[in-house]
Amino acid sequence: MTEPVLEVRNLQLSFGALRATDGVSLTLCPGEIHALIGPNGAGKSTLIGLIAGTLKPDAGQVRLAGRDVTAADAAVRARAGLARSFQVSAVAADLTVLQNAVLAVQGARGQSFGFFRPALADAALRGAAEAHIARVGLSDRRTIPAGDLAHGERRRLELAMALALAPRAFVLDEPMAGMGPDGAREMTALLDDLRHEAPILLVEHDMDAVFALADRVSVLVSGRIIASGTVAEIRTDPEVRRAYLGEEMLE
Ligand SMILES: Nc1ncnc2c1ncn2[C@@H]1O[C@H](COP(=O)(O)OP(=O)(O)OP(=O)(O)O)[C@@H](O)[C@H]1O
Repeated sequence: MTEPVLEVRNLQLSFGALRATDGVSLTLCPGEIHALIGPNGAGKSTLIGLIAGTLKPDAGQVRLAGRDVTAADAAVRARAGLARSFQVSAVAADLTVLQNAVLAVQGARGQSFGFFRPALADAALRGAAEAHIARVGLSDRRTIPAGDLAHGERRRLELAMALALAPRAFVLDEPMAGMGPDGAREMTALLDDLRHEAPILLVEHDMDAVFALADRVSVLVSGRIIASGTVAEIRTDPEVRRAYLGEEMLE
């Protein structure tokens, strides 16, 4: 079997008496989209925080590219290639799309944010930034201040900035949230392309997107994964039907 890029083993975290993450294990393998679904309060955000390093587990392990990163903070995990969007956005509204992308490339290379003009003039930085912008379909918006972008365009800029990290794994928190049908279709197509850059752990409530994209789906309920399998397996799993998915979603 292919070596997982991201692996969590028996993660546990309690808030007081509440077991928000109750022995979760999962893997993310090269090229795949692994969707994590579950009702409100199931523990999806908590699990993402544990994976990204903003929360520390009571027990268990997080491994990235074969390395145990459980003790590493979020910045170290990001530098190791864990690209997390979209809850905390680093987009600067006053700067253009290209300037934001240049800063992301510069930051990923460990260079100072302080010298913006020379950075924009640096052909290598600018070339890399332009390539990331093109990858997400924003080339014709490169001179627009990020604050003037439509919601879906901003999400795509965030992905372009994540690409600057040369990510090993994407962890995406509800990329379809707030999108209309056209935006969701565009984002679905983009994620289907980006999986070849790095595999995607996708937390998403939009079942059309999940069923279109996911190679595997894991269902989280009350901090535990109650089922994990292909879309077809999950759609027909009686426990999943009972615990989460309405019958109408599965027809
Ligand atoms: N810092 C905290 N302190 C106490 N309880 C918390 C904390 N963070 C989350 N919880 C609780 O842990 C449980 C899991 O919450 P979490 O936000 O991870 O769920 P979720 O699946 O992301 O929900 P949603 O889909 O609504 O975002 C909930 O019962 C929540 O109230």
